[in-house]
Amino acid sequence: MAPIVSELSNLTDFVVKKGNGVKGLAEIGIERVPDQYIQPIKERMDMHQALQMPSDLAIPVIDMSKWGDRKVVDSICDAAEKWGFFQIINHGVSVEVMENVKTATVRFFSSTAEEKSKYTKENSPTNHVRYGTSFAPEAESSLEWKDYLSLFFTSEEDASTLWPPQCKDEALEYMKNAEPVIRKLMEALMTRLNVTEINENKSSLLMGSKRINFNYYPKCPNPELTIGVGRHSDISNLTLLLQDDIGGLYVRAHCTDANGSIVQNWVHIPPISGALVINVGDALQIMSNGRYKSVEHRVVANGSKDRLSVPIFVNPRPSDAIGPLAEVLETGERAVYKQVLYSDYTKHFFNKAHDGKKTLDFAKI
Ligand SMILES: CC(C)(COP(=O)(O)OP(=O)(O)OC[C@H]1O[C@@H](n2cnc3c(N)ncnc32)[C@H](O)[C@@H]1OP(=O)(O)O)[C@@H](O)C(=O)NCCC(=O)NCCSC(=O)/C=C/c1ccc(O)c(O)c1
Ligand SMILES: O=C(O)CCC(=O)C(=O)O
Ligand SMILES: [Fe+2]
Repeated sequence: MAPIVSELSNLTDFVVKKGNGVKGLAEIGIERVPDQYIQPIKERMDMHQALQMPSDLAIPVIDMSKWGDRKVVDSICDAAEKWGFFQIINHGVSVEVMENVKTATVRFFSSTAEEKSKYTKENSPTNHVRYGTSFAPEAESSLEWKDYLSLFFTSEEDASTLWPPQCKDEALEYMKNAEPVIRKLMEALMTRLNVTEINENKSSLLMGSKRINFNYYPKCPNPELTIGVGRHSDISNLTLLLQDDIGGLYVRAHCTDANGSIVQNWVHIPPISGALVINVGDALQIMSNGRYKSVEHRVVANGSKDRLSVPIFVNPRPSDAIGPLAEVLETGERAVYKQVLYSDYTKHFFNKAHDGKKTLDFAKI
C-alpha cells in the first residue's frame, strides 16, 4: 500500500531515488505540496499579471503548407528574431503520429515506480536514457512539479535496444517524421545568416544530435505555490515541442506600456490542435551572434489536470565547437560569443538549477 505523506520520512528518497516521481506523490492524494516544492515568490507565476497582457501580443502561427513561398521563410526568420518562439501548422507530421507519441508518454508514466526506476541516473544501463523528476534535484533549492524521461538519439539500433519499450517505437516514428520539418526550418533560418548551403559540417553543427524528452506534469494541489518548469532557455539550436490541450507554457516578451516604457511580461502559448511549438535555443543564438533569440520560458503547474509535452531538442554534436558562424561575421559584425565545446556548454547547463538566461554567460566574450 502507498504510504501517506506524514509517513514519508524522506521525501527525496520516495520521489527521486525510489522513482515514484511527483506523479507518485500526487497519487497519494496529498492536500498540500510539500515544502520542498514551494518556490520563492519571485519564481511563481503571477497569473493576474499574465492576464493583463495586450491581446495583440500573441506569438506567430505560421502555416507551412505554402512552403516555397518567400513569405513563409521570411515569417520564420522574423519570428526567430523578434520572439524566439512561434507555432507551425500544416507542417507534415500527421496527427496520428503525434497522438501516438502522447499515448506512449501516458503509457510510460503509468508504469510502476519499479519499472520507471530502471532508468534513473543510478540504475539506467546508459546515460543516453534517463528518467527523473524536477530538473537537477541535487542542485535545486526548490523542486519543480515535473517528471521526465530523456532519450538521447544515437542510432535506431541503439534506440531499439536501450529505449524503454513503453514508448520507443512511437518516439522513433515521431522523430523520423519530424526530420523533414527540422531541415526546412533550418534551411529557412540559414537564409538570413548568409548561409547558402547546409554542407556536412553545417549539418553537424545545426542538427548533429537530437534528444527527445517526455515531460509529465501531474495535477497539483497548490499550483500557485510551485512551478512545472522554472524560467530557462533551451540549450539546443531549435526545439520542436508537442504539447497537449491543457496549456500552461509561458514565454518572456517585451511590450510598451501606456507611458511608452518597455515592460516585460509572460505570454501564454495557447495549445492549437495539430500544431508544433518551435523555439530557438542558446546554441543558435550563439551561432547567429545574437540575431536569433533564445527566449526564457516556464511552465505553470495545473490544479485540475495532468499535462504532458514532448520536446525534440535539435543540437550540435557534443564534440562540436560552437561560436558565431563565419558567414555571420563576414559583414564585419563584432563577435559577441566565443567558441565553446558544446558538451562543456551542456554540462554547465545540467549541473545547476534553472536560472533564466544565465547559461549564455558561459559563452559570452
Ligand atoms: C552525450 C551526453 C548524452 C552524455 O554526456 P557524457 O559526457 O557522455 O556523460 P555524462 O556526463 O555521464 O552524462 C550524464 C550527464 O547527463 C546530463 N544530464 C543531467 N541532467 C539531465 C537531464 N535532465 N536530461 C538529460 N541529461 C541530463 C548531465 O550532463 C549528466 O551529468 P551528471 O548529472 O551525471 O553529472 C550529453 O550529456 C551531451 O553532451 N549531450 C549534448 C547534446 C545534448 O543532449 N544537449 C542537450 C540538449 S537538451 C536542451 O536543450 C534542453 C533540455 C532541457 C530543458 C529544460 C528542462 O527542464 C529539461 O529537463 C531539459
Ligand atoms: O512543457 C512545456 O511546454 C515546455 C517544457 C520545456 O520548456 C522544456 O522541456 O525545455
Ligand atoms: Fe524549455
